[in-house]
Order: sequence, then C-alpha cells, then structure tokens
Amino acid sequence: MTFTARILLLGSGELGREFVISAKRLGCHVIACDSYAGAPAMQVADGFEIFSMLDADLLRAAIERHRPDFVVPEIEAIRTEVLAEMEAEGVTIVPSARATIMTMNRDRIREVAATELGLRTSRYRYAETLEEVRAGAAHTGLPCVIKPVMSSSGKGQSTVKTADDLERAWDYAVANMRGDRKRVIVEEFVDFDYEITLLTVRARDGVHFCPPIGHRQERGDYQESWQPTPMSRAALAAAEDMARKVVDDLGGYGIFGVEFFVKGEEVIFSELSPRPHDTGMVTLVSQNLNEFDLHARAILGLPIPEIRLYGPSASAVILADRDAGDFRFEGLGDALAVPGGEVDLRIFAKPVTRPNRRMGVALARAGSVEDARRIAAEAAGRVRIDYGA
Ligand SMILES: Nc1ncnc2c1ncn2[C@@H]1O[C@H](COP(=O)(O)OP(=O)(O)OP(=O)(O)O)[C@@H](O)[C@H]1O
Ligand SMILES: NCC(=O)N[C@@H]1O[C@H](COP(=O)([O-])[O-])[C@@H](O)[C@H]1O
Ligand SMILES: [Mg+2]
Repeated sequence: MTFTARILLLGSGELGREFVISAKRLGCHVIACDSYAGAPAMQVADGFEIFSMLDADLLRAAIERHRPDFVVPEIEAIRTEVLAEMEAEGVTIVPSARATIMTMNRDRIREVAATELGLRTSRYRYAETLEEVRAGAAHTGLPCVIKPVMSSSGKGQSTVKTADDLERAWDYAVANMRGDRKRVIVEEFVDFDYEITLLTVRARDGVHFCPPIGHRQERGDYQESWQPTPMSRAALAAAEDMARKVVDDLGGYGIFGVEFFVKGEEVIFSELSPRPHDTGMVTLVSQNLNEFDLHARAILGLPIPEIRLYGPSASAVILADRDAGDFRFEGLGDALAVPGGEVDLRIFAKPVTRPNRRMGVALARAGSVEDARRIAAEAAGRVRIDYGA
C-alpha cells in the first residue's frame, strides 16, 4: 500500500486543515469533506467531497465510495447514526461512533457525565417548551444559561438574568439550533474564576494529558487561549481524573478537548469535543507535538512520547465583521513584527466572511503567559480584513 492509511475527514475547517497536515506528514491519504467548496482542509488534502454530512444517504455513499481505514469527524453536525452503522460494518470511526453520538447532543453527554459517571456539573434541566424553560430556570436559579441541545461555538446560546428574558432566550435558541430537535438545556450560570480545556489523548499506550489551556469566550465563542494556565495541583488532578473517566467511557483513540470551569478548588465538568479543540490551536506553537499531531498519532496507534511545553504561549482570533465574498488580508507584516516574543499566524483562507466568523489566529510564545497573550492579541489586531469599497 502506498499510504500509511486512508482517511475520510468529515468537516474541513481550520482544525481539519492542521489535522490534514499532521496526517499527511505521517504518510496518510486524506479526503476532506464539507458542505462548501474551498474549505480550509480541502486546500491541503489529497481530494475532497462536497455534500451535507447531515444527509444519511450522501454520507453513507461517501464512506462506501472511499472505503477509508478511518473516518475522522471534524465537526459535530454529522448524521451520527450512519457512523454507528458503518462502525458495525467494520469501519473505524474516530474516536468511536459512541463518542460522536454522545457529544453531538448536549443532553446525552450530560447524562453520561452527570448521571452515569457522577461528575460534578452545573445544575441543569432540559426543556422543550417555554413553560419547561421557566420550570428549568426555577430549578437552576438565575442567572442561567440556555443552549440548544444541538449547537456549537455558542450558537443559539444566551445567559438570562431576569425571568422576563426567558422567552427571548428560548426563541433565540430555537431559531439558532441545528437539527430538528426543539430542545434546550437550561444550565445554572457558573460564576467561575477561570475555565480550561484539558487536551486528553487516548492512545494505545494509555491516556496522556497536555498542560491545561486557559481561555476567554465571548458570545459563547472562543476569543483567546493560553497555555499553561496556573492551577493548583489538586484542581488539576481533579480535572485529569474526570477527563480520564469520560474518555475511557467514550472509547477509541484520539485527542479530546475536555472543558472545565474552576471556582476556587472546585472543578466543574462542562462538555467535551472528541476531536481537536479550537482553544487548542495554541499548541501550534506551544508544544513539541501539537493537538493535531497527537490526534494523528493516537488514531494510527503510534506511541505518544512525553508532551513537552516549549514555553508560555497564546493564541488570539482574527474575526470578520460582515458578509463578504471579495476581501483580502492586510497587515500581516505588521502583525509578525510585534516585538517581545515569537509571533506566527494562521490565515484559514475561508472563501467568504460572515459576522464574527473566525478567519485566522495569531500565535505567540514569550517569557510569560501575560506577555504571550498581549503579543497574540496585538498581532491579531494588526491583521485587517479589507472588504474593498
Ligand atoms: N453554565 C455556564 N455558566 C457560565 N458560563 C457558561 C456556562 N455554559 C457555557 N458558558 C460559557 O459559554 C462558553 C461556551 O459554552 P459551551 O462550551 O457549552 O458551548 P459550545 O457551543 O459547545 O461551544 P464550543 O463548541 O466552542 O465548545 C463556555 O466556554 C463558557 O465560557
Ligand atoms: N468550536 C468548534 C470549532 O471551532 N470548529 C472549527 O470551526 C470550523 C467551522 O468554521 P466556520 O463556521 O467558520 O465554517 C470547523 O470546521 C472546525 O474547524
Ligand atoms: Mg465548549
């Protein structure tokens, strides 16, 4: 066989693109799929397919046509029942069909975490009507956070401070949810001190952890992340213990981004991605093996060596502010010239912009996390999107 393995990548955004690069460096052949042409991962893959991965027939046809050794989901919005069927027929789904099914639906992963595994989570209730939303908020107290059970990157999510705003939050969640299940989770608002992503690798040789990544979110979407983030040993041990329990339950090999809120010494499980995490883009400059390399190694059954941090690092997002199909990036030179640390950029080359769409990240490594954050933010701010007249 010419290739180490044949991979069908389901989702071709920025995370997929870096994964393709890592997998290709190990000799894999990658077909990148997504619903639109020119997606970031398609630009570097061996081939591509354009179709809706929520369409069961099209998804099954693509898997059967390519007969990959591994199907690697890169987004949540996939017809996961098809993945379960294909797994039963002997196709390897990364990390496992069960992991993709459980995490596509917030209510299912919440049941696994809170009920089956007994992990500490925020108080929560599910709701399918406005009345149930009100009852849910009475259970959690206010403020509360309302999210569609099917959504990601903060879509349809809002924080509600007063009972008068519950209806608006319900309408917003229903209008911005994915899929056809009109269902939300009402969560207690956790007034955390900080939140982290614990990148957790489940590999043939055991479970490995990256140093914790701190991050800041706006509108439920990631703005900047940094690594390492200071944490007490007890809090880190608690997070690692919970992460290990969840990834062992979900099964399979690959990297998982396990999200926690931390308040004092209390560590609260939030959710997880059974794939590289957006906040983990900082590892593109911070670690000897970045999160995409680790995913590729784990999938291929290769050993995971000691994960070493090169030094305090940060990433900051470059966002668009409007809809446009004709635009260009300016200021790359200025961005790369920010003094005080080592700066790098990833420009995703997505074909169109949208308000708040992530178009790139600035990355920085410096003497301290504070400096790395400052430099990454400064560099991201110097990249301008010129939308023309
Ligand atoms: N119960 C909560 N209390 C306080 N803040 C919250 C709560 N739930 C979510 N948030 C904030 O919103 C962010 C996004 O929430 P969450 O991770 O559940 O959404 P998501 O849509 O799955 O995002 P992504 O797909 O990017 O991980 C969290 O990282 C956190 O900053
Ligand atoms: N939080 C999940 C996440 O960050 N996913 C990343 O964003 C892409 C979609 O971007 P788009 O919406 O700009 O097409 C996905 O393909 C993935 O790389
Ligand atoms: Mg999240």
